[in-house]
Parts: sequence; structure tokens; C-alpha cells
Amino acid sequence: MSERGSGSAGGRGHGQAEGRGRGQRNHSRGGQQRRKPATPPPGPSAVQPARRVALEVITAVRADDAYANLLLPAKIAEAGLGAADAALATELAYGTLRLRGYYDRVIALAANRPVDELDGPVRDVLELGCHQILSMRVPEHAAVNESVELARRVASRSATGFVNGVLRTVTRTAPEGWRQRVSDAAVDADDRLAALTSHPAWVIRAFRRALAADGVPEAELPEELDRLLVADNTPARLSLVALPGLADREALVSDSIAPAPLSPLGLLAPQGDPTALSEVREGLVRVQDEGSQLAALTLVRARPIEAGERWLDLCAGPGGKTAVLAAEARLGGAVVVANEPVPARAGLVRRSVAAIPDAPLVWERDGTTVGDSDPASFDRILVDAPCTGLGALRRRPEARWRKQPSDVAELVRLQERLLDSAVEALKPGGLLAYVTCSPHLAETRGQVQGLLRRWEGVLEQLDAQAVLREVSDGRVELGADDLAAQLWPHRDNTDAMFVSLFVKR
Ligand SMILES: C[S@@+](CC[C@H](N)C(=O)[O-])C[C@H]1O[C@@H](n2cnc3c(N)ncnc32)[C@H](O)[C@@H]1O
Repeated sequence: MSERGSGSAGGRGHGQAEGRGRGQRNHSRGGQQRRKPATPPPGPSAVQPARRVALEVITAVRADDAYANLLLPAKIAEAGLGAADAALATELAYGTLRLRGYYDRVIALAANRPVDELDGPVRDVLELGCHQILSMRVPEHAAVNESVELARRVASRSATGFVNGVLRTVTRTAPEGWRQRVSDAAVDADDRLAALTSHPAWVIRAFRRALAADGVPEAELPEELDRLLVADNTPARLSLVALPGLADREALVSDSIAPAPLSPLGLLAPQGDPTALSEVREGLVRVQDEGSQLAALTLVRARPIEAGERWLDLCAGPGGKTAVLAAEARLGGAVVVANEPVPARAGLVRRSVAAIPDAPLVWERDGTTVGDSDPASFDRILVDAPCTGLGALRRRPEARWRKQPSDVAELVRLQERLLDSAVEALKPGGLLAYVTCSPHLAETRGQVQGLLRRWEGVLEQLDAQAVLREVSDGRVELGADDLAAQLWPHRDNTDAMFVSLFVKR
């Protein structure tokens, strides 16, 4: 660390209390000095429930691989938080998980040691404290004092002094000053971008390649990449889908709910509890990113539905696209089979379609075997394959830290096997949509090239871009002159969904 010994709060075992005024020299650079120091470490006191809930979620994500979007609502309900505290807990947990890569750099500088050397619970408390100090308008004394109190509860007694010292050091330099220090400490340009935007460097490289392949000229790549990384760190809007034939989208539009710009089924609502809408409670309106709606509609609207068609959603869990397919199929007289091999997720698929009359049959099979068990059986198949999920970072705050580059090859192999199985299960003349919520080229355009090579003379690629333009009334912004379509958060305000379409000869 270039700042070693320059007055950081660390430099000793974190179990040792940091005496006030020692090791706390100012790190700020010209004009960025902070006003007054935070108050001294408090004695035992109550922790605000929102902070306690946020810390429990952050710790469970780190230690138990929990999913924040599933755990947080449960913890909020368990703690009986009201709307304001629930919103605060959400900002604390999601914001910290999203930006922890950046906060770890700040902590390493402030503590003068790599964060890997810290005990997990201490690191969690420090990251949560940094989020409040550097990104929220929480008064410094509240952020520091409550963090010390949290440390008292989850770590050793001596860790409280360490947490107090590190966070007090953080408060002494303004947020812009920390950005400068983190930038100065980076080893190269990609490391700097990774640090400042809180993305793993390998993800940044994958995004750069995907943007280039999507037609972004080299000179525009840095700015376009910046916009994408910023969009990833901006919480997604609450996007809803009104299931066709079951909910009247226009009737739901109000002062606070607007029609979504791209999807003919979509609505945009203010952040908050979607179940405040009775149609959401009844399962007629569902929370779903507009990009996912467009992906499902690409398969549906590629050509008119003929009564009696059989459709297969090969990788259906948790059932978001299944619900759209099932509602559309019902209107056109088609039937849907949804397949999801993970039993708990198959349960979610059943729930997602429970409100739809003639709900789809749900199989719990390995999708790679369906081509053998049910050859030439379906008129349309959606393969919304398991993927790295790198296109949905806005909505899944911790997802960027979960995957490793080594995961990509295994996922690509599974996607290939699922696609081959789907081609076998498709009737001649049938339609196949291959979709991922990842822009990684190995999972998108690379996968399409391989598929067309393996099934030369059998599969023909169709113009998914043209279908998407028609579905969105020309409003979707697409890049490369290609048959497949790549959506982007910074351009389309959707997840980075990749959508491709094929017909079997
Ligand atoms: C990207 S998600 C699908 C999302 C879903 N289509 C939706 O819109 O809600 C991929 C799903 O594929 C499932 N999956 C994993 N391995 C599979 C396999 N061998 N066969 C079929 N599905 C599989 C995962 O459990 C996961 O639920």
C-alpha cells in the first residue's frame, strides 16, 4: 500500500483499541479537509433496527452465500420494520453490497492493511459504515457510533476500538478525497476503473469486449463503458408486467404508475412494496424487468400463434417469463410446459402462474435430456439459460462478487447442451429463442456462432432485432448490425439481456 504508515487507523491487530488522536493524522488533499472530528466512541446503546437488519444481510451474503433479494424482505418482516426503516435497511444493505469493492479499497488505505486480513464481521461493519459516511447523508457521529455498537455485538470487544479508529479516519477525508486516494493507489487503468466503480476487473474487461462487439467504436468505448458501470450502480426502477388478458395495463396507469417505454405490457412504479397493488397480490401483475418482458415477447410475436401450438420454457425458474408466455399462449390457444429441475424454483414457477387459468404443466427435469425424451414435440422453445447474470447487476447487488472467470466455461458448456436438447425437442418449422441476462460474449454471440455451426442446415437464425423493434414500437435502442439483439442498462434502461431467435428447418 502506498499509504502505509501515513497515519492510517490500522497498523496494529484489529483487536487493539485505537487511542483517540493517535494514528489519526489527516489524509485529505488540498481543499478536501473535513470539518470536525466525529464524537468519541459511545458506551453500549441500542442499534437502529434498520442497521442491524442490513448488517445481518451483508454478513449472510458473505458468509453463507445468501441472496440479498430473498433474505432482506424476510429480515425486514421478521424485525417488523415500517416503510421508512425498510427503505433505509434496503439502501444500507444493497448500497453496501454493490459498492463493497470500493469500500474495501478505502478500508485498506484507512486501516493500512489488506481487507483480507480482517475478520469477516469486522469487515462487514466497516463496509456498512463506509457506505453511510461516503455515499449517504448519515451524520458522521451516527455512522461511527452505531458501527462501533454493531462491532460490539458481532465481533470481539477489542474490535470496537479498531472500527472506531478506521471509521474516524474515513470521516477525516471527504468522499472526493477518498476517490483520489483510491485512484492513486490503483496498479493500472483497469484496476482503477474496477476500484472506483466497484466491479471486478474481469467483468469490466468482459463488458468492454461485449460493447465493442455490439458496434461501439473504439474511440467511444471508454465513455460508453463508464456509462454502463454507472448504470450498474444505480438501483433499477420498479418495473412491472401486466399479464395480457388478465390485467388491464391502461387501467393501472395513475399519477404514480406510468406505462413502460419499451414493453407493451410494462409499467413503471415508484420504489416501494409492489404488493401495495391488489393486482400484484393476486398474481395478475408481476415485478419483471422490461428486458425480460421483451425477451419473452420476442418468441411470442415472431409470428402469429396458431391454436394448439405447444410451447416449452426449458429453464423456467423462478417463472417470470413463464407467466408472460402462459398468458400470451392462453390468448392464442397455445399450451405451455415449463421445466425447472431445482424443486424449490419449480415451486416458484407454479406460484408465478397460479393466477393464470389453464396454468402450464411444470416439469422438474434436467433440460439437457428433454431432446431425448420428447423429440420434435414443441412449436416454440425458450432457452433462458443459466448464465453468469452479469447483465442484471443493478437488481442483484452482490451478483458481481459471486461469479469468477472460471465459472464461464462451465456455464457455456451447460448452455450448449441445453440448446442442443432444445433443437432436438423442437418440431420442424418450430421457433427457438436463446436468451441470457448476461452480455458476456462467450454466453451470447459466441454461443450463437457455435449453435449455428453445430446445427448447420437445420437451424436458421431469424432477425430478433426486427421483432424487438416491432414489439417496442421502434423505441428499443440496439447496437450492432446483427440479427441478435443486446439490450443495455445505460441505453435501454433494462437489464443487459441478449436475445436471439432461430427457426428449425
Ligand atoms: C436464467 S434462469 C431462468 C429465469 C426464468 N426464465 C425467468 O424468467 O424467471 C435459469 C434457470 O435454469 C435452471 N437450470 C439450471 N440447470 C438446468 C438444467 N440442466 N435444465 C434446465 N434448467 C436448468 C436454473 O435453476 C434457473 O432457474
